[in-house]
Amino acid sequence: MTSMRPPNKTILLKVVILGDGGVGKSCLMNRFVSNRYDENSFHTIGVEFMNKDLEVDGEKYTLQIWDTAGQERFRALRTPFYRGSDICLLCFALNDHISFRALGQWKDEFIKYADIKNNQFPFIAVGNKADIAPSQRDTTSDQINEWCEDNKITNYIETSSKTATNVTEAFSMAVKQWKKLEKQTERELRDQGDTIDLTKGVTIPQNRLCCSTSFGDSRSNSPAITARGGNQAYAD
Ligand SMILES: Nc1nc2c(ncn2[C@@H]2O[C@H](COP(=O)(O)OP(=O)(O)OP(=O)(O)O)[C@@H](O)[C@H]2O)c(=O)[nH]1
Repeated sequence: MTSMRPPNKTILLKVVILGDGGVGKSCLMNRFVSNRYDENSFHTIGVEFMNKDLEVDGEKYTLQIWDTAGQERFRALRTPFYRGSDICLLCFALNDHISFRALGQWKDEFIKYADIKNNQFPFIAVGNKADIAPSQRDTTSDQINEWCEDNKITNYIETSSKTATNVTEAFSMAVKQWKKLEKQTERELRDQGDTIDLTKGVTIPQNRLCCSTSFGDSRSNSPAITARGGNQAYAD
């Protein structure tokens, strides 16, 4: 299938990482973006984001990764940032069964505040802290498979930020799933004869223009968010 996207463009994807406090979301982001691991990582307050370039199947992406606070008391600070997401990583820790049981609530919270259609969104389930001893695992493969099946989640990966295992793979997997669903949507639009060719210029009538604030301006003053990324998005 021919892509409608202009060639050689870097695709910007917003990735949100959700899960209970302490499952390792910040460590996952830091390992992926900076290849660093902090054994004494502090609880996140609100949200933080970092950018990271990644190439998947010959296509260039800039992932804008949003690490959210898992503690319940920060709910109101994190949920406004779900909108506009392209991918959601639902994380739990393999030695914390309560965090596994909470995955459904995280998914529901995301669907509610991101305002997306459940069956068309790239959710990835991530079991973190895969480096722990087998005796410390308190969630079985059967339980994980069953939950993923019930929730129509086709992608599950076990990661360890501590040992840097499967961290890049988790994000690559997410991008592949996003791409798969995007192709599906393009196909459906084409079948409906409702296709917009992004390689062609679009003229917006003057009366359709409205005021907008750039992303950095509108959000970086919020005490709840810290921008730590510096990579460019949408490079030519
Ligand atoms: N063994 C092991 N421990 C990990 C791993 N990742 C994180 N941890 C530990 O878990 C702690 C919590 O990790 P964080 O990344 O801060 O957890 P979080 O999910 O961001 O927590 P909140 O910010 O409260 O939502 C870290 O301080 C590490 O000690 C991992 O892959 N393996």
